[in-house]
Amino acid sequence: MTKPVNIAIAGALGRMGQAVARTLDGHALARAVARFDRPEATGEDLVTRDVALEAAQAVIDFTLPEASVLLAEACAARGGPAVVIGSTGFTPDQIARIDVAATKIAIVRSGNYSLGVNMLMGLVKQAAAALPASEWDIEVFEAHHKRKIDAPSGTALMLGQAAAEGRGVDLEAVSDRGRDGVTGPRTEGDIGFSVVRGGGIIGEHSVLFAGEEEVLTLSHSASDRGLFARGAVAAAVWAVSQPPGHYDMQDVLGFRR
Ligand SMILES: NC(=O)C1=CN([C@@H]2O[C@H](COP(=O)(O)OP(=O)(O)OC[C@H]3O[C@@H](n4cnc5c(N)ncnc54)[C@H](OP(=O)(O)O)[C@@H]3O)[C@@H](O)[C@H]2O)C=CC1
Ligand SMILES: O=C(O)C1=N[C@H](C(=O)O)C[C@H](O)C1
Repeated sequence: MTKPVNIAIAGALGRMGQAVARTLDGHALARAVARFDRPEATGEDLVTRDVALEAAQAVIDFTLPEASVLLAEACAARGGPAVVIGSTGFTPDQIARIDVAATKIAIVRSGNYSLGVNMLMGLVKQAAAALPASEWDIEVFEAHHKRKIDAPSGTALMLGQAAAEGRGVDLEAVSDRGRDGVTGPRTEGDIGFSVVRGGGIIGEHSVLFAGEEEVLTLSHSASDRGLFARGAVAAAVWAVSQPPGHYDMQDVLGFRR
């Protein structure tokens, strides 16, 4: 019988940290060996970050962008454990720092660990490649709970990136992320983003391809955070046997082959 992979949970007191702990409870391939949160936080079973990293083969992190970068750098400096990052809202500079850390250890980072969203990315790319920008306008819509602090969501940006790749354009150059007041007509080729925040919505994402006489909508709806936690645990089990590199869930699922 294979030994379970030892996992540390960063941000253990958070919504996702708790979902990861529930997923690991009785898991066949992995087990939680340490939990930590902010240094000043208190909570049953919490240890310091260094004690957690010592005990673990992989650390699953759903915290905040800067905390995730510092964790990745700390793991790289000590040569492990592997890191699975679920936090969203990174700046390009922060992603560049993760790239550097990933030259020393395996790091998986994804804005969404669900199978469905990772499938959706391929479908969006395919549709964007097939439907010409002169006739089809792409709009990404997302809705989340009122406590979410970043927008657009990491998933919405991943879907926008998939659409941009399908069209062979740079997302940064065609993104339209804020419409208010007299905006003028839509610019051909733009990829628009719109955001809703309210209540306890777990995560809704749609990509609209709007033509003059028809609209194609590709969408995903999450109804439980356990979905993301299961994907992150699968990523951690996968990561412990990978060489250093900055991976994402497409790599874990074998969708990039
Ligand atoms: N990739 C995916 O599939 C998913 C990604 N997410 C993303 O994960 C992140 C967390 O989401 P969620 O769990 O809802 O948020 P929460 O705010 O509920 O949890 C984050 C936890 O991390 C803690 N934390 C903050 N800084 C540190 C630190 N330096 N060291 C250790 N712990 C720290 C927070 O403490 P405090 O409250 O004191 O700040 C909090 O307990 C968000 O960026 C979200 O977008 C969420 C769901 C799925
Ligand atoms: O903050 C959340 O809750 C979620 N964040 C991720 C994102 O930003 O896309 C994934 C999921 O939709 C839930």
